[in-house]
Amino acid sequence: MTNPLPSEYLAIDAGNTRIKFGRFTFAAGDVLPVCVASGHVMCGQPLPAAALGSPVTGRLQAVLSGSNPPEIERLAREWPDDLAHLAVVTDRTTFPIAVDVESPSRVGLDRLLNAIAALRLRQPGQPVVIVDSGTAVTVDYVNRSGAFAGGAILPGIGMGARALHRYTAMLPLLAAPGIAAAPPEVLGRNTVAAMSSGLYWGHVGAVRELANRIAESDPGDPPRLMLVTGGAGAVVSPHLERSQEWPFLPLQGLVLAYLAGNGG
Ligand SMILES: Nc1ncnc2c1ncn2[C@@H]1O[C@H](COP(=O)(O)OP(=O)(O)OP(=O)(O)O)[C@@H](O)[C@H]1O
Ligand SMILES: CC(C)(CO)[C@@H](O)C(=O)NCCC(=O)O
Ligand SMILES: [K+]
Repeated sequence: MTNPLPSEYLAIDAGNTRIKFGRFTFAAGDVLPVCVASGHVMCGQPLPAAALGSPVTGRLQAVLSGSNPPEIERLAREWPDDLAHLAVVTDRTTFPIAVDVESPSRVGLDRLLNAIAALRLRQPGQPVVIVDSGTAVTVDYVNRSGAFAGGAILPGIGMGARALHRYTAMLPLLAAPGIAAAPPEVLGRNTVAAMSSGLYWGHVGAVRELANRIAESDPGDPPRLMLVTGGAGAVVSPHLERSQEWPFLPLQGLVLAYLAGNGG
């Protein structure tokens, strides 16, 4: 008799600013793994014991991936061996998705994990635009045949805020969560308000332009599905027509990628 698959997963996504994690169940009939708890720490920080699946109940499998190789290496090295078994999911050759770009091995794992999850949300033959608004922002395309087909990479809101401060003499440093707390007035009547307007609406506009151009580059039916994720996903999603926000998309894709590489 073969071992049953784990009943629960602890998925960990090491990004460029934060490490995001969540506990997931995934039962027959679920479209995607279902998040039952989630959290994050800044890069360089230890994961809290509770996040590591302590106490372990049932069969818990930990899975680790992301776009930050040194952080993945550190987390794997620091992993306590008395807890859930950890699988580092970085072997893209077993990922359940075709990758149709010049150098498939160079695509960020976070982009592929999003695309793997997107395949479960689309209708057959439906193309998908995926917006991931984090440290960097990606606007990616899963084509009608279900391949990751490339996309666009641009600076995130926080990076834009830091760049405005760093490369000018007079502009202050604004914090990204503050900028994104509420849609700012488009006409900023002081420096901070003008920077907030530019960072916020510039981000929304850039993402909308890219998403529209990507969709127009491959016209046809059925119309594209638009999925939004990432730390600033909640900022852009309300401004993008017919978009859906999936805050745990890369973590859900990570569980699927693990299962595909382990007979699931
Ligand atoms: N509450 C928030 N409101 C708005 N923007 C936010 C918020 N939190 C984070 N951000 C933006 O998202 C960025 C970090 O997002 P996120 O945590 O998804 O990325 P990450 O983990 O660093 O990176 P990666 O994209 O590599 O996974 C910040 O730099 C900022 O631009
Ligand atoms: C673009 C980011 C930073 C987005 O997190 C990440 O996916 C990455 O470092 N990618 C490597 C380059 C590429 O995807 O083509
Ligand atoms: K990301």
